[in-house]
Amino acid sequence: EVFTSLASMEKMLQAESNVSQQIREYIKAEIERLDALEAIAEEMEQHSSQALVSPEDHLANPVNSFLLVKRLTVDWNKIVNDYLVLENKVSSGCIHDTASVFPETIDLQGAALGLTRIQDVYHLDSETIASGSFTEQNTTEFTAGDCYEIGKQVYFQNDHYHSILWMEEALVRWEKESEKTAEKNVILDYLSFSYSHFGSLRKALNLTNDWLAIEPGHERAIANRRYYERIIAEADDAERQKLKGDNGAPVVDGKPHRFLTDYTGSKSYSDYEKLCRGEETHKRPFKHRLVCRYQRYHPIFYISPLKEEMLNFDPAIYVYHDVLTDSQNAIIKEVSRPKLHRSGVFSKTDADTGLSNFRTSQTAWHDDSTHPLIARLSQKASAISNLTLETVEHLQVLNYGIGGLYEPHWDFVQGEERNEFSESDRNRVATFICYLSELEAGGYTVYPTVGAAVVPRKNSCALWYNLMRNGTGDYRTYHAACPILYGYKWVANKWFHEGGQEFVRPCGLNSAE
Ligand SMILES: O=C(O)CCC(=O)C(=O)O
Ligand SMILES: [Fe+2]
Repeated sequence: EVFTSLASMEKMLQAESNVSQQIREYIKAEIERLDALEAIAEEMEQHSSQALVSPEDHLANPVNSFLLVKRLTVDWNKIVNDYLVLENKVSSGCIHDTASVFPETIDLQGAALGLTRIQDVYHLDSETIASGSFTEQNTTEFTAGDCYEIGKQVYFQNDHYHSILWMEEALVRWEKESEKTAEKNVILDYLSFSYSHFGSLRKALNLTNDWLAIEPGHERAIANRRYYERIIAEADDAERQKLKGDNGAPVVDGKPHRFLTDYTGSKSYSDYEKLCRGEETHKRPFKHRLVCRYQRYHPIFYISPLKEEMLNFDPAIYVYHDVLTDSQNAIIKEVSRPKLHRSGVFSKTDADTGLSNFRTSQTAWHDDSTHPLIARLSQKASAISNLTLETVEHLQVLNYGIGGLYEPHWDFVQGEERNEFSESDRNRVATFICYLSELEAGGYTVYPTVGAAVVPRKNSCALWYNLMRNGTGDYRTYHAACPILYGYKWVANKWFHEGGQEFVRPCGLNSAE
């Protein structure tokens, strides 16, 4: 007990003073925490109020879209950990659950992947994207931390080539930053490993030495340095041996290069990429005969003729302009927004997720009862194509994401996929695809086998036949949606089937028709 001695109560006085001091320190730390949180809230308010003036304009820029995903994943997690979790502010309900609307790690990975696709297809280096100089509208730049995050995301997808491109850019930006947004030693860690992956060991060694200059005692860095030095010394020895006549030298100075598979390295894939950039891939001797003309072959075109543009003769590909009205366009998008979910493909899906990077968009389906204007579009598609609507599919609306694309494919089904469609509907005889938006750049529909490209124009629709007249697939209709470079891309597909077209599209006299 203490009350029996005043001398021992002196300690209590001291303790009281200590406690008050601790309370003061706690308040100080708490005020600092709240000030920091206030600054974060202010920054978020400023960002969202600017972006919300026109979300479409804001998100049309892939730099902004990526940053939004990053803000709500990596940055938000950091805010939660640094300022909220310890104080139990999230679970105590001060901040409501964000999980249902916020993106997840897979979204961040997908966003980074989208940027690397834009980079590859449109031949843009990281600097051009990071500085936003690929577009005149741009007001946003990536920080070193943003570039680092992209490099890290693709690194974990084993993509060392793009990781190098982005980590290098992160380093350049880091050097210029007065307020650092990343840690140089961490960048060097990733970068050196990615270089070593390509056998660029001297480069990896130099970077590891830079890293050790910052963190001299780092054990893994020391071990890596030893390893690189040993391999380089062995290779040098082998090189000397070779000079004496032995030719078994290992390569130690490989160059980073984009990884190409048989598929992505093929001529047809490279033609797809060229067409996306607006380059020519084929000599098209009859191109000058492709015409635009007014068509009046159906009563609905008597007063307002159909504006037809021929894009290719054989296989025939047409583009029709001003098919949709602005009100139809707006309705289709409006009814689609709440229904959108990730698009699938018949094959090539990732076994784990059931989804693919082959087609990165979201889909909504509508039957004609959704809205009278949607029914009217079906009628018009039928009038234009002269095909019956008996076995036509519902309207499929697509909205693409960051660098969103649909790699080369056929719309008709083959082999086992044939079970997708019923005996009476049979295969997809024709594709009628309408463009609901115009893009600033990218997002063409291209045909790598014939060397043609449709530049999306709002309210225009393209039409082609996927099958020969005898019902076999026309492999020349191989086509793809190029990655979006800048803009929003909405399209609506109407697929006509064989069933019911026997009299309107009868067999031809030979199999080449
Ligand atoms: O969006 C495009 O340009 C083409 C889409 C496409 O080919 C498809 O959905 O099958
Ligand atoms: Fe398609």
